[in-house]
Amino acid sequence: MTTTGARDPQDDDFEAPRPRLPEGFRIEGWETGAVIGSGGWGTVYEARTVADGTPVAVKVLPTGALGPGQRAALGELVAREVRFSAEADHPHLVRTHAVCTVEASELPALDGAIALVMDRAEASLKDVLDAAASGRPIDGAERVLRGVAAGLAHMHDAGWVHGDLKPANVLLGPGGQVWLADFGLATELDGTHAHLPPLGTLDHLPPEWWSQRTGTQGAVVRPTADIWAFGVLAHQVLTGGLHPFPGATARARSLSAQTYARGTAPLRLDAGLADDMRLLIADCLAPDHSTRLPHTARGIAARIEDITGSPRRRGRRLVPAVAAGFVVLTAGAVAGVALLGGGVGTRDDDRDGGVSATVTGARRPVPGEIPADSDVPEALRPVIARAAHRCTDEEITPVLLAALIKAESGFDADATRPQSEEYGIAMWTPSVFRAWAVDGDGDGDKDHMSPPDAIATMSLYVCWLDQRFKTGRAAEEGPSRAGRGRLPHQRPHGHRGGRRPGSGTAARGQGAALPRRLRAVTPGRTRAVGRTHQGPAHRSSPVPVTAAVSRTPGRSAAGCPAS
Ligand SMILES: Nc1ncnc2c1ncn2[C@@H]1O[C@H](COP(=O)(O)OP(=O)(O)OP(=O)(O)O)[C@@H](O)[C@H]1O
Repeated sequence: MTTTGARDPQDDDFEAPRPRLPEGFRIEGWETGAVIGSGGWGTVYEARTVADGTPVAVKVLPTGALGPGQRAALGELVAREVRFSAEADHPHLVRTHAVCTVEASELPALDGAIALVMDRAEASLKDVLDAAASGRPIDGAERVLRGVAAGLAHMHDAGWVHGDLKPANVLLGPGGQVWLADFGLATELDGTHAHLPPLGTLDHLPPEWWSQRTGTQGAVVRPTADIWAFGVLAHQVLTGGLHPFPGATARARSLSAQTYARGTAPLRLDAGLADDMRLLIADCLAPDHSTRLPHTARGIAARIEDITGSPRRRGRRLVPAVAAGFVVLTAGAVAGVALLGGGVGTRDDDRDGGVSATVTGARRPVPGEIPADSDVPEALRPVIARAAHRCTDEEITPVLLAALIKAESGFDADATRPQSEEYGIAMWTPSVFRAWAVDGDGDGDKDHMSPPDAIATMSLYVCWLDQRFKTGRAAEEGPSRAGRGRLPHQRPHGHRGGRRPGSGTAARGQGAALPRRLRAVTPGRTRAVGRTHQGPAHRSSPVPVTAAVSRTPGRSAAGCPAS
């Protein structure tokens, strides 16, 4: 699995302190300011043009601590970036104005570093997704997708592959501009494909990447790899950051994508996506290179223009409040509707306990969604719906979650059962909650007394239970093991920290009014599903550099001496 050398953000917990340029440091005609952020290769600074104060960003790639091989590899990446910047000029590609060499004898770690002077963005798409409410499109989602698709189409038309398309490499300018950035991995097509060094980021790599051999020239990369990455990114943009494949880590999501590509699991996109965007994303996520081939970046860009510009769609939200036709009401959900005191009324065709999802009348509730006349408090409805839609499994519906919450606390956010250590609207036992916790309201805190956090966490948990049930493990283990289908707080304890439960012994608490299908399920080893924000920005191993830098021809606002 690791033969490609692709980077897993989860692997990058440790970060050595990086040398920093002081504020006011002069690099040719620019003066650096505060640090914006760091990536695997270097650090990006705010900066301004001394002559007129124009804001720019300077990416500084230190070379000092690198061995000769590393220097050579970084040199190659910088050369690619420079060559690409020189040749490609497009409103949706970030401009590199100059490439300089840092002269700082008083800062040996940075002396000789390479500095790329670029247009300055206000944020990256990753920043926006990290701050977004999950389950709904980010502000300006359509504009962002149009810009990314147009930039990619321009690159492909010009015979380049980006090779590392991901939210961190989409920059958002001060006037709403959308720029593709980070062309270190961009490479020129030689006929139908090109070779890249074996890097890239797991979350946006196509499944075929894993079955490719990495030869001396690096891995083969084709435009269809960018199309796959665009499909993942579009799903994230339209759902506030949700990855289309389940898994709590980039590695797990990548395995899910491979399972799908092998044909052993269906593609389950977020239920809230509008149909035309859903189709487009499904096309981008066609399982292999050849089935993706018909979907060119130019074609995708045209489709997005059409979708986002068509009068039929104008004024319509990208994520409708309900997702008619995609949610199959399960037996558990039917029980949930009954528990909620709302009308069921949607059952046009009962088969084997399942219900077809035909919704015809305006007054009919959509299967799986909370009926208008139920007793679920208004304020909680969107919270519950968002939480349920985080689960890629169709059985986990808002109505099911609402029924569970009603059974647990009667929707009382302050509910407590101290004798069994159960608290809040979902009656979590705090120690168990910590092992599963999801930040449902995006406030940076995971609090079992916060209804959005407690409900989002509950969704993750029942999603996991559901998947486990479907794999048959639940049936194998049966009710004899501890837990017996109880809600999270009642599962075995004994786990601490970030590890998911699975090894505890004593079960606590009272059985809740769970749908029968959940009652016999016992947790075991974790397969976490749901929230799929990318992990922390990856910090790959120290990277290569050779100072083979040249001035960017044609585009320099001001030149730097070639080194
Ligand atoms: N031109 C720019 N203007 C403003 N911010 C930028 C600019 N270029 C990069 N950044 C920000 O600086 C930070 C570091 O960027 P950098 O490109 O070094 O790393 P990365 O893309 O996060 O990771 P890697 O390069 O390892 O793939 C990121 O937060 C990125 O959004």
